[in-house]
Amino acid sequence: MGLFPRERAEIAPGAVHVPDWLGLDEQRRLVEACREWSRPPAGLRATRMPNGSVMSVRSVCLGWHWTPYRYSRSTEDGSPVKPFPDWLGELGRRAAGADYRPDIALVNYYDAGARMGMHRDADERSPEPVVSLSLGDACVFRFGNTDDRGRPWTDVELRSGDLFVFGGPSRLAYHGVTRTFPGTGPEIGLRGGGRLNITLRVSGMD
Ligand SMILES: O=C(O)CCC(=O)C(=O)O
Ligand SMILES: [Fe+2]
Repeated sequence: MGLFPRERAEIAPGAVHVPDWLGLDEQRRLVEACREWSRPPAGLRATRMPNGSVMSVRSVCLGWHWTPYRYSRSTEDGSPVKPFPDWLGELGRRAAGADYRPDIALVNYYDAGARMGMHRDADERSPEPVVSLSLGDACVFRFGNTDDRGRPWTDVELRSGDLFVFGGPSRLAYHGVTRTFPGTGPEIGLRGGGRLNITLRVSGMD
């Protein structure tokens, strides 16, 4: 933490940034879990977009596997998606309230050059919020509007341990990661550096 404490802020209606929400030990536990989830089968891989390009972020899914633009129970190579663990649901309830029942986790790994373009999380069939946890290097998280990829937007610096929840009128807002700040993460076992982001979501499917 720096000289000036960072404060909880409502970035848009229904979108809240909570700095330093996770303690260092919790961050380490999550990094270790991400390492396990990253292993094949159904491990970390780069997602290929319909236009043939490959995302710079590498990701692994729990519960439901996301490929643009739908969810399924198996990965591109036919491996069953890893289960969504109960303890992660508990963490989600701590973030978003006692009734929250996430059944999807998307884990994204950003190396120094990775970015994520402006998009909406619109493939879930539930209006329940998205819970986002950040680990490792800080980044610029661009939180936009629900109409299009352009302005207005707010750039928020997300650091290791920060929570960001977007729901309600902001559930379908465009957002993205314009850059990371290599080498800024704390000692939480993220070997080789980089940034991890975990989003929890409710699929609305069974
Ligand atoms: O990395 C982040 O902070 C955002 C990730 C994201 O928007 C997503 O996984 O859909
Ligand atoms: Fe997203």
